[in-house]
Amino acid sequence: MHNVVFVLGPPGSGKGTICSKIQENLNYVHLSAGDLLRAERQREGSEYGALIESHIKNGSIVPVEITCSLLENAMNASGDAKGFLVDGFPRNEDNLQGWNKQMEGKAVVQFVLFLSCPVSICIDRCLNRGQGRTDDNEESLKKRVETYNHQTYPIIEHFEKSGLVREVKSERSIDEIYADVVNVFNAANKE
Ligand SMILES: Nc1ncnc2c1ncn2[C@@H]1O[C@H](COP(=O)(O)OP(=O)(O)O)[C@@H](O)[C@H]1O
Ligand SMILES: Nc1ccn([C@H]2C[C@H](O)[C@@H](COP(=O)(O)OP(=O)(O)O)O2)c(=O)n1
Ligand SMILES: [Mg+2]
Repeated sequence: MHNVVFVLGPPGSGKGTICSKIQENLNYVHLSAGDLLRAERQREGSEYGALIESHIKNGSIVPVEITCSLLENAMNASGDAKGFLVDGFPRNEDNLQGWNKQMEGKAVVQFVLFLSCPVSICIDRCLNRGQGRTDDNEESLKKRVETYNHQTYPIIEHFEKSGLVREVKSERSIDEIYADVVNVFNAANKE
């Protein structure tokens, strides 16, 4: 059974940055849904390259069958760890339903780490990210934020109802955020 922590928050809230630090220090394996989709987009012979690129540019969400299979394959290919940081998933109702269907009996969700951050700051961070992403421009970001507000935030509220959400404010220095994040993980692993 895979132990999973979902990591959610607006684009640019620092999900990838904080997950790298957790992976370095706490024996969790970081799996970014966005990174897996970008790798699949580049993979020679992939039948999904064009579809993935069109969703990424439009800030819409790739069908869950693709994303969830990439996540499951990555989990199965990984060695032993305390758990997996599933970064940027589930981002909409389709993601959530597909995960529940595909991963039932194979994974348990430990909690949801929610990095909350004002959208204006998130947008600035993305525009300055410097990774050459095709979606870090004003036009795509507008759509990504819309998708976050209308599709992803309701998923966070859904988990909130089950008491699974651990919110950490990410409009702060990385060290301050990470200190709170470590406390969240320590508390969860004591339960
Ligand atoms: N706490 C922070 N303060 C300032 N900049 C940050 C902070 N966390 C991340 N960043 C920067 O903001 C950008 C987006 O961070 P990233 O981790 O890629 O976010 P996400 O995965 O949520 O989109 C990156 O350039 C990163 O270096
Ligand atoms: N579960 C997911 C995650 C990402 N995607 C697509 C659509 C998203 O706008 C892009 C980029 O996601 P990514 O998590 O890398 O973006 P941020 O780290 O939040 O800036 O990938 C998806 O379709 N489904
Ligand atoms: Mg990211």
